[in-house]
Amino acid sequence: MFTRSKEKQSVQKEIDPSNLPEHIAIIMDGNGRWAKKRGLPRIAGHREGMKTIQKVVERAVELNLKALTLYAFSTENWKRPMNEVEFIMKLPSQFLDTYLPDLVKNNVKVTTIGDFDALPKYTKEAVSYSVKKTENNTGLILNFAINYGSRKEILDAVKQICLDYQEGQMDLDNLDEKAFSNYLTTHSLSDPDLVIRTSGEQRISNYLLWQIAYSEFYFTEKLWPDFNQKALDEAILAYQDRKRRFGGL
Ligand SMILES: CC(C)Oc1ccc(CN(CCC(N)=O)C(=O)c2cnn(Cc3ccccc3)c2-c2ccc3sccc3c2)cc1
Repeated sequence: MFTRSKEKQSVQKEIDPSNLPEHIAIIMDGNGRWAKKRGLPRIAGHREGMKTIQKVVERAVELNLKALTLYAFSTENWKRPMNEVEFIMKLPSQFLDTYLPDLVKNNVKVTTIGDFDALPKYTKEAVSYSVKKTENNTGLILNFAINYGSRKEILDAVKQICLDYQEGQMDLDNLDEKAFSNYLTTHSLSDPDLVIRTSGEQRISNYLLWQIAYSEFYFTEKLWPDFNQKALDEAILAYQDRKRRFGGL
């Protein structure tokens, strides 16, 4: 019977910098459940969830990832009680007041996809200010899905293609997958290499349907407020193991 040496048991597998997922898309789920488990109001879960966003962004910058797309999923996105929606709509300006200086310092570019106009005026102002302030940055692209729905995104692309075709701007022979992708709101991003969803749900929930055609999926039971830099590293290590094991082109 052999005994594994102490250091072997504690060795932490290292992330291989040469095989990083360039673009990670995260469905941040579990704030409400996290609060409920602790007998706290749901907004306490969202407040904790904000700290997780900051930790994950910091780690993405450290790892020099190209893009991080964040999607706050919850079934009752707009069917929430009024006070919760109001609280949520105040989060972006608080988040940006707190972290925008760091984001600017770290050369992060803030972008959004989805129906931005549906947000209250003060939220829209905070978001457009941060997008404007970071538009020339060349580091991590921090992309927020705001009131985003993938089927609507694809339908809007089809409608635009029909309009372009009607006006003779579009030659259908040139309409290949690349050309189609340019009509999507994610046109400036490469497809996500890794999709992470927290809180144990294994659904895509109408998120980046076209873009995730070849993505790896990583589902974790962890609730979003319990997710952290170590959990992100574990997801990346799992991605790298799969890439190594299945190799391929
Ligand atoms: C540029 C960026 C800073 O501004 C925005 C970013 C997002 C939105 C979109 N938004 C609100 C409206 C909607 N339902 O789409 C959500 O996605 C949504 C729904 N719950 N939570 C709480 C939550 C907090 C933390 C984790 C998950 C959910 C959020 C949420 C998501 C991420 C972040 S980051 C700063 C605030 C915030 C709020 C609007 C503006």
